[in-house]
Amino acid sequence: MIVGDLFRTAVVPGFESAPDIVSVEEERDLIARIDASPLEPFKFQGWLGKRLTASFGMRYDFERGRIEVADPMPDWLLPIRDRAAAFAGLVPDDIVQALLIRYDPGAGIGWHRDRPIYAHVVGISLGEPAVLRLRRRQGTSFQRASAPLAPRSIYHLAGEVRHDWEHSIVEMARARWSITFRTLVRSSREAA
Ligand SMILES: O=C(O)CCC(=O)C(=O)O
Ligand SMILES: [Fe+2]
Repeated sequence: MIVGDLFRTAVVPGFESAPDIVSVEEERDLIARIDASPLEPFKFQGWLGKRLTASFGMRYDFERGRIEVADPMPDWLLPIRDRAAAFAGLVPDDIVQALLIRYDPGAGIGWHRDRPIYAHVVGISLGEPAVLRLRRRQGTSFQRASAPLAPRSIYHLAGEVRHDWEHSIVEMARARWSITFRTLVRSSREAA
């Protein structure tokens, strides 16, 4: 059985992370780039989330429940995408989406699994340290684990942790930024 809590790094199959995928200077630059991007409050069923997002490549419209073509990734993101692909063992061109998020103080993200049209999920954390909470239903309760998301670190969700587990991030007292890269599952890739 997997035991996890705030003080222990998750050991859920399919989860991998690594520190210092970007330098302190790059982090500062990326945060400024994200802040200068066309961020909008996350919308879901008429509800405005506290986190601000911008999607490139493709975007998932949660209100319409469908994937749409978005503006191409800006040039400044491409080297970061390539680094994320190398970390996760992916082909850079298979990364069809970059999602920029700014979590202002008091913002987090509730329990969810990413949309099933996506395959691999690779995230870079900037700013305030956070904890990625993980849970999986087991009978009437949940099996739980957690992983620290240090600033400038990268994580990859694939396989079991991606498909069987939900994840969430607790509201933070200070701002955090993230860049999430995603590939599409084969059937969606053929349809696109
Ligand atoms: O901010 C993060 O690192 C996670 C974002 C996330 O889980 C999502 O957008 O699906
Ligand atoms: Fe997610």
